[in-house]
Amino acid sequence: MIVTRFAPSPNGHLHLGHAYSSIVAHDLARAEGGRFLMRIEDIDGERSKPELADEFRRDLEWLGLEWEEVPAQSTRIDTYREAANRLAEMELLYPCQCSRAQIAEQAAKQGPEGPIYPGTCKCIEIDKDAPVAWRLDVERAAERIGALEWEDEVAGSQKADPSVFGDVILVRKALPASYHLAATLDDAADGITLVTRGADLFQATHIHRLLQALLGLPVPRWHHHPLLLDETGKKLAKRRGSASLADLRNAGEDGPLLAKQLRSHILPTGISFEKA
Ligand SMILES: Nc1ncnc2c1ncn2[C@@H]1O[C@H](COP(=O)(O)OP(=O)(O)OP(=O)(O)O)[C@@H](O)[C@H]1O
Ligand SMILES: N[C@@H](CCC(=O)O)C(=O)O
Ligand SMILES: [Zn+2]
Repeated sequence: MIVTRFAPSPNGHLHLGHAYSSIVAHDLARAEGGRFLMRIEDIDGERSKPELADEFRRDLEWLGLEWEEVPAQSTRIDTYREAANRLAEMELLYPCQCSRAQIAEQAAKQGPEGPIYPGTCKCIEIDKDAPVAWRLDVERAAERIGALEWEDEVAGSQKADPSVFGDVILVRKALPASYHLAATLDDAADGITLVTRGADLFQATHIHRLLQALLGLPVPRWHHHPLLLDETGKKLAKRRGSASLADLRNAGEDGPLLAKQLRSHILPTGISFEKA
């Protein structure tokens, strides 16, 4: 049975891009008589606002979606720790204390989300009194596992290229996991068979596929859908204050009608789909 999910972070209001994302995931599951889940990704306590989770539920309800909610990330901390410990025992993690500024200075290459960490800390003694992040030694991990592939319903078969982001952080300085580790573990625990999300997370899948192999997790399929852009051609984003679903809802707009339009790719003036 197909199981999909919508996994929003409660760090800002949902916008039309999220409406589209949740509808795509919902419909892909429903078309096959499958399950559609929502998982609140609130691992970043500092940036998360618990009251937004309730707002997200009202938004999805307003759109006319039905879902099953699985436990939020903040309740799964032990699983993340356990997996990080296993990777550490496999000698695949190393500590890093660099600041963003130091990384930008050291980096010679740019990745999809900014400078690629050049591995400076691999052989450095750490300062026991300062916070430490743990990075995956991607080259060593990939060597141990060998070639991997993954299947995207939209883009087709992909050869995994886990080095795209360099040695990614799996355990953050103040948090038990990074997005990559938490989301990969959660998708496995939730029995997700079709990871449905925006194309902004396409490259992340290379890492997730490697983590699945390292941790012996089941391998789902992926569906990366196109992003919605604003009038300036930038991705609609919570942090840029894109018009929120909550505002539309509170203004008495018709949720099911909006959902129907998004399904037919009819967008409000100024909003467009990113070209593949
Ligand atoms: N502009 C967009 N168009 C389509 N899907 C989007 C857009 N923005 C986010 N999504 C998707 O919504 C889902 C939940 O994302 P999440 O709440 O973590 O947002 P995010 O990407 O951090 O959002 P933002 O960039 O708006 O802060 C992800 O699958 C993401 O790809
Ligand atoms: N909450 C995740 C999205 C999770 C996913 O769909 O993999 C984010 O910050 O982008
Ligand atoms: Zn470092």
